[in-house]
Amino acid sequence: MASAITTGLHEFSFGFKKSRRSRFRRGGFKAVQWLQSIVGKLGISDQPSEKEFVSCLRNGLILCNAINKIHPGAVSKSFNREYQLPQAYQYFENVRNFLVALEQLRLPGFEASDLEKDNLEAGSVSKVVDCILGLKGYHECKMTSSGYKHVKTPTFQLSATKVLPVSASKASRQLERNDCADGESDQLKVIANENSTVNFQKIISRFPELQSIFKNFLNEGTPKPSDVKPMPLEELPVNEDDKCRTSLLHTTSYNHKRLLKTQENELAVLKTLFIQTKQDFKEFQAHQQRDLMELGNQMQEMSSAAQDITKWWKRTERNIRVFCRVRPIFNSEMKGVIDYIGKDGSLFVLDPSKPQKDARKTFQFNQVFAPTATQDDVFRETQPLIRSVMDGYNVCIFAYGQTGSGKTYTMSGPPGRSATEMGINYLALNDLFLICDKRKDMMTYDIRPNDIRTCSSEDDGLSLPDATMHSVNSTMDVLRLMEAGEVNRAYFYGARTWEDTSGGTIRSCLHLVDLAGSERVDKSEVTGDRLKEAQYINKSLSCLGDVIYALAQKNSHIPYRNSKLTLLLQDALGGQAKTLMFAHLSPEEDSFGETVSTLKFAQRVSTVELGVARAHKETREVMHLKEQIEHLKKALGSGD
Ligand SMILES: Nc1ncnc2c1ncn2[C@@H]1O[C@H](COP(=O)(O)OP(=O)(O)OP(=O)(O)O)[C@@H](O)[C@H]1O
Repeated sequence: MASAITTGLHEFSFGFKKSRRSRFRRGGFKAVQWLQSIVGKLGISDQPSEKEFVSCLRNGLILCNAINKIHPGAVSKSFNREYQLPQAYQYFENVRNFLVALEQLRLPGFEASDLEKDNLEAGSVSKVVDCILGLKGYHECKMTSSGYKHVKTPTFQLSATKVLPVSASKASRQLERNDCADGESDQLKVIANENSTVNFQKIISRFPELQSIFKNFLNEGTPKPSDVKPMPLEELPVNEDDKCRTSLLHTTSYNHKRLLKTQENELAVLKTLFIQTKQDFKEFQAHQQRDLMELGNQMQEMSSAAQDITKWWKRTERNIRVFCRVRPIFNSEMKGVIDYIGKDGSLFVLDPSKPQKDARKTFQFNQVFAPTATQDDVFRETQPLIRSVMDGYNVCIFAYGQTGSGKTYTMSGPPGRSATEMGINYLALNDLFLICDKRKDMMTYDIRPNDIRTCSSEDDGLSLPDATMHSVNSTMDVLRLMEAGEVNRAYFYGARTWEDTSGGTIRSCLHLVDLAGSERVDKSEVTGDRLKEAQYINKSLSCLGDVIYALAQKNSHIPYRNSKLTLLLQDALGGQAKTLMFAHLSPEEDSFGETVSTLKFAQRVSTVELGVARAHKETREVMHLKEQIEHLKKALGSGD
């Protein structure tokens, strides 16, 4: 690599030297020839080497001699031939005098050091050659211009000294370098031979760059000699090539100007755009910051709302949910006791026996439905709970309240009900059948309602003499069974769902309970069997109250076995079921006592904490093990 670079440098240096020598041959020989014609033999060959050429000029004598020949007195000082001064100093003095004279004649010069041999390699000899050729041009111009001789301090002399030597030498070298076959170098000679300023200007006109120099010079304000009137440059004849060159230059210049203008315009547009974009960006940033702030606030609000909901949900998840429903007043002359119903589940009632300021009693439930609430409004709030049956949760919904408060209306609907008056029983079962239908490709459901009505006598254990079990396929089947059950004073529906999913089962129950009126027996005014039944129901509800109380107190013993009702509801109340109680109110003032009693009971129910609801799912393995245990039990029993 290194050797390759060295070779490359060597070749470059060699090439450089070669071109320098050939350049010297073209100009240097001419300079030698001219100097010999002025000062006589130089003591070197006609075609010397650069070294020989510089050596013969180093003492400055030849140069001073030559300049004095063409411009007498240019170097005023007599050359010191006496060698009184050290030789090197004399040489330097001569060269310096020559260079000063050149400067006075406004001819191009060189540095004294350019004549030292050490600087030859740096190409210093070319400056010396240029200088001599300039002097030659000046001499030739002086000799050929007749008018020139008589002009002492003329512009033209100045112009000639300033322009001609530079341009002519440049031109001559350029022409020589180009080895012009078309005789352009001869044209240069014309400058010297034709003794004409006009001809010189013609030559000048061939080089556009010289024209501008010449023009600049003329514009410097130096007075023109009256006898020399240079022809305006524009009028000088030019050949076709030059025309093309000039026109090309003009076109290029024009295009550049146009491009520059366009770019300037584009730059201005870009600047405006940049400022606009910057402004837009700032606005966007500010806007975004505002949005972010807003979003942050909203997020905070949402997060605290979510926390509240979670707290509420956790609380209600664990507690029995209580919904309250107030039926309309049928007797318009009767006063109502309901003072206020809040969307948050708050309810205020007024005691008609007390003065206004002491009359108000307040209660809080999960939800309170006003007399204007429709069956659909009630169902929509209940639906999510009902649907959890399909996921394996046991769900119990029971309606509580005094006679005529609307329990049956909520659970079943009014007698002869229209489609919009259907109660929760119908709507819930209808919803479950719809889900079954949707999932029929994935699961098989078996829904079996138990139509249970309470027996009129107290029984031990859990025997339900009037209970029957039917398999149903549609809502209508269930409704028919319900109609049959409605003849009974109190009834209990259990909808059991079985689900088959890849061998596993989900088993859950939906209890829909329409309890008997909660009012005291003495107020129900029934006799005979109905009285017995009422007493029994009353006892059942009383047992329910005891159970609820024990649960609310977190007692270790819960008296479920005190009634069939509480025994049946054991799972729903103390187990892992989801339970909802509908507390029904008759709003008339003569029912105020029962209303407060119902509200107090409902309030207590709402404080009962249930166990965490669990879905009843059994895998195929668990089912298999259970079957085996049952089998073993039987086998052991038969073995006795
Ligand atoms: N929200 C309601 N909107 C319109 N009418 C209602 C509403 N609630 C109840 N009713 C009507 O009030 C009357 C009594 O209602 P319902 O029979 O449902 O009471 P109940 O509590 O079931 O009584 P019982 O304990 O005797 O069975 C019925 O005529 C019923 O249609």
